[in-house]
Formats: sequence, C-alpha cells, structure tokens
Amino acid sequence: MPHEPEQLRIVVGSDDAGRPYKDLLAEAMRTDGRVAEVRDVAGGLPAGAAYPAVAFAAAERIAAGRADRALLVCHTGLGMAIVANKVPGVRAVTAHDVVSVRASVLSNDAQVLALGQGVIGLALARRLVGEWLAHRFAPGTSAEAKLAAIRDYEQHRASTAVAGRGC
Ligand SMILES: O=C(CO)[C@H](O)COP(=O)(O)O
Repeated sequence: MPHEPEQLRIVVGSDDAGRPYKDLLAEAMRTDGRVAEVRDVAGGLPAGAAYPAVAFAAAERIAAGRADRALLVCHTGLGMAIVANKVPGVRAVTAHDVVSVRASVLSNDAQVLALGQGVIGLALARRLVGEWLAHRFAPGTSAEAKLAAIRDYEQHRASTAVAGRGC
C-alpha cells in the first residue's frame, strides 16, 4: 500500500496478557495521521500464541522491510523484547517512561517498542505510543557509530564492539 514517506507502517502483536492494550493502542494508531497502516500478526498465528511466536512474527516483518516499527504487548514487555532482539537487524526495547521511549528512537534507532500491560496503566501506554510516533531516527548523529558496532557484531559475531572500534 503506498504511503507518505513520513508515515509509519506499524505491526502490532500481543499474547493473551497484552491483548486488551494492544487492541486499544492499535485502534488509536489506525486514525493517527502519522501512521500509514497497522497490521496485527494475530491473523497469521494460532489463537493464544505465546509471546515468542508473536514477537518473532513481528520482528521478521521488520527485518524483511515490510513494516517500519512494531508495538508488542505482553504482561511485562520483557519477553517480547528479548525475542525480537534475536532477529538480525532488529533493535527492541521495553520502555515505560517517556524519556526512554524517545531515546529508543532518537538514540538507539529501535524499531520495536514492547510494553507491559501488567506494569503500566492504559493512559501511560497511550502517552508512550504518542511519544513513540512523534520521533524519527535522524541519520548522521553520533549514534550512528554505535549502531554500526551493533550491526558489525551481529553480522560477524566478532568482538569489534568490545574492542571499541567504530564507537
Ligand atoms: O510478560 C510476558 C513475558 O515477558 C508474558 O506475558 C507472560 O509470560 P509468562 O510469565 O512466561 O507466562
């Protein structure tokens, strides 16, 4: 589907513990002008799928270039981030405050935000998603060398990042 360059293609997913927030946050994003599309990985997964299947499906969509970002919700947000970070090229965070959500985009260029329905209230979750949609990573910042070190480790499993090269 064609979309404005500044608009984001979002994939959403949850396990049973995060479904209510995921549905409400997805509904809000569908009418947000900063969002080109919202796709739910649930359609391609068995009912009641646990967080690993959900997070792998969403992160693989990002890695394949079929979505720009993923919003994942489980009880704590932790398992979703752990799983998504296993997919090469994907950077995922669990963040429950505005400063961290902003930094996850501007500093870490993270494509995945994982939230915990059991950890934060719905109003904060909505605020965090609003903040998340407001920012875009800007290439050319001092963050680039650090991200390159992550990519280098990922691609070569070598310890250039540990040696500090590229940072
Ligand atoms: O929060 C979760 C994973 O981090 C998930 O919603 C529940 O996982 P479980 O405690 O292993 O059932």
